[in-house]
Amino acid sequence: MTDDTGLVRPAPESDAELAFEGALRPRSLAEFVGQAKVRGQLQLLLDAAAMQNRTPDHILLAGPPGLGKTTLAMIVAHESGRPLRMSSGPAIQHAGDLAALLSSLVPGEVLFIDEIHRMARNAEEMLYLAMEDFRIDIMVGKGAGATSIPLDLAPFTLVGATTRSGLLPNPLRDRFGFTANLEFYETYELEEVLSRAARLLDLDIPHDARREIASRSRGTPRIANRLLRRVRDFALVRGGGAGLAAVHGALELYDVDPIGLDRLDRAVLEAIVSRFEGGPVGLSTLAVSVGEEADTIESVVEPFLVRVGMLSRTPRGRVATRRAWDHLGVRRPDRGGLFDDDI
Ligand SMILES: Nc1ncnc2c1ncn2[C@@H]1O[C@H](COP(=O)(O)OP(=O)(O)OP(=O)(O)O)[C@@H](O)[C@H]1O
Repeated sequence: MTDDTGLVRPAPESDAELAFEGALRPRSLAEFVGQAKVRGQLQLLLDAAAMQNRTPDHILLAGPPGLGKTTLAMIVAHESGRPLRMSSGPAIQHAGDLAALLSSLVPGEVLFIDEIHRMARNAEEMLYLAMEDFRIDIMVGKGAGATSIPLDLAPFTLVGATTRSGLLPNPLRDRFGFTANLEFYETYELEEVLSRAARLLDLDIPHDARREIASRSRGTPRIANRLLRRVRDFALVRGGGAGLAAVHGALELYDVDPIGLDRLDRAVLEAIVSRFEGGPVGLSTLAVSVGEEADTIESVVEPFLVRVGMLSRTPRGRVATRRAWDHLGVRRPDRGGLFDDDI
C-alpha cells in the first residue's frame, strides 16, 4: 500500500522501489544503524548459538513498517551463515501451506514469516509444535477414520515479523526465545541512515539537507531513504544540487509537512478535530471517514501520531491532543476541562 505520492506507505510497489530498498539494506549488524539494545541482544543470541553449534532461538520482530524487520531477518541468516527462506502470513492460509514450507527446510535454515499475525489459525497451531519440537502432525483422512502422522523436521530458526504483536495468540508469542520491539529512530540515527545511503548512491548532500530530511522522515529509515530519492530526483530535474532548497522543494511537492506528517496522518488528525470535535472517536468510524482500512490506521498511522504526542488512544476512542489542534492551526473549543490533557 502506498499513498498517492508513493512516498511513505509501507510496501514498496514498483520493481525500482524494491531494487532501491535492496541496494540500501544493511548486510550486517555492524552496518545496521540505531536500535542499539536490539542489536546487542541479537548479537549475544547469535554468538551463543554459534558457540554451542546449534540453531539460534526463534526471534519475533515487532514494530511499525519500515523500521528494519526484514533487514534484521536477512542479517540473522547472513551473520549465522545460514540460508534464508522468506514467506508471509497472508501466503499461509492453510495448515497444508505451512506443512509444505516446513518440511522442505534444510537443516539450520532461517525461516522468515513476515506479517505472521495474518497466518491462518490452524497453521498457527501447527507452528507451535514445529517451533518447540521440530515436528508436525499431519492429518490424513477425514471424520472417524482420520489419523495423524508425525513428521520430523530439520531444526530451523523462525524469525517472525509483525506490525501488530497484540494480535498474536499467547501460545505463539511464548514460543519465541527473544522478542525485539523496534522503536522509531531518532533524527541523528536517520541522519546516519541517510549518510550511508548517500554514500552508496554517490550523492553529494550537505549536512543541513540531510538533517532536514531526517527530521521529516517519521522516525522511519524506509521513509528517510525514499525522501532522499525524491530529493535526488528534484535536484536532477530542477538543477542546483541536493541542498536544503531541493529538500524544501521536494518535500513540499510531496506533501510532507514540517514535522514529517504526510497526507494520511493529517487527514486522520483533521477528521478527529473537525468532524468529531477532537474525539473520542472509534477506530472504525475514523477509518471510514478518511477512506482507509482500520488496520492501516492502527498499525501505520497511529503509532507515529502517538509518538509525537498528537493522538491518544483512550478506552472511549481516539482523541486529538492539544498539540494536534495547535499543529493544524485550529483553535480548540473550551469544553470545560473535558479534554484528557486539560489538566
Ligand atoms: N537500521 C537501519 N539502518 C539502515 N537502513 C535501514 C535500517 N532499517 C531499515 N533500513 C532501510 O529501510 C528499508 C526498509 O526496511 P525493512 O524492509 O527491513 O523494514 P520492515 O520493518 O521489514 O518493513 P515492513 O514491515 O513494511 O516489511 C530497508 O531497505 C533498509 O534500506
